[in-house]
Amino acid sequence: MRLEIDRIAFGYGSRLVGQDISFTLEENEVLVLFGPNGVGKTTLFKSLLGLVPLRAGSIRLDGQPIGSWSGRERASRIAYVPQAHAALFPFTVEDLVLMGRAPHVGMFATPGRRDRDITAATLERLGIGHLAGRAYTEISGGERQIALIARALAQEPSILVMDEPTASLDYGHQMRVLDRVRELAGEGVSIVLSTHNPDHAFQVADRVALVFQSRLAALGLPEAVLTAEALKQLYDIDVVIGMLAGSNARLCAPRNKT
Ligand SMILES: Nc1ncnc2c1ncn2[C@@H]1O[C@H](COP(=O)(O)OP(=O)(O)OP(=O)(O)O)[C@@H](O)[C@H]1O
Repeated sequence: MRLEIDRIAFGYGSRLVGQDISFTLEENEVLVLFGPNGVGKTTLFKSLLGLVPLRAGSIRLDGQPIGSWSGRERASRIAYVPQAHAALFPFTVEDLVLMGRAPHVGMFATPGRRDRDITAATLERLGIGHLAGRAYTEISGGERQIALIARALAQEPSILVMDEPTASLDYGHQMRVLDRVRELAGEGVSIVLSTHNPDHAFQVADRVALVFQSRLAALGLPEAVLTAEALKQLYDIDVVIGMLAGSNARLCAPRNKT
């Protein structure tokens, strides 16, 4: 499924956070948003999801204006992984993930065997099967983040929007989530995610969009966009970017001061 973003602007109150932003999220693609704290990545995601109104421009889902899709149709196609948040209700992790099945369950029906099987398989695949019976209010921040990712995956979306999905995860879970992102793209899901880690962008991105000063400053292949010059401009830090010997992994490291 394609998501076409055409010259959108968005913000809060009198403040414009993003403007003149255009890109198309293609089928099977992983697009990574990269940019400094507070630049507007979360707000851009919320505007894609209709949670923050557009000030200008348009969004089309498979060629149709997104507003012409019903809420239920949209929910069955687009899943959102927000940044981990404080838990309010003591649902079990299993019930939280089962909620991801809601768009696929009839209005007055209860989740069936298939919904429970998908939930269990998703928890296992992300390595948190052991948390199924635990209360969401009583697990760690990183565990909550993986549970939110599991909820979105159980939704079986065509488009997956992930706000810093690896931010609070340990190294093992970071790699498991990034691997799953690549697998999902291979299965036909279109994914847009944000990260502050250039290595993660190199690992999963088909393309990288640099968000800077309210606009898309660059959009293209990771190696063309995430350069030492670009990171110097964004953060005023000196880095070196190179290939790890004997692999095709591109990595970023701080340049030693001499
Ligand atoms: N609900 C809100 N009301 C008013 N301003 C907001 C609101 N949420 C965020 N902002 C402001 O909008 C700007 C963009 O915030 P946003 O959370 O989109 O940035 P971000 O790029 O996702 O940041 P980070 O990388 O730190 O998560 C910031 O200046 C922020 O202070």
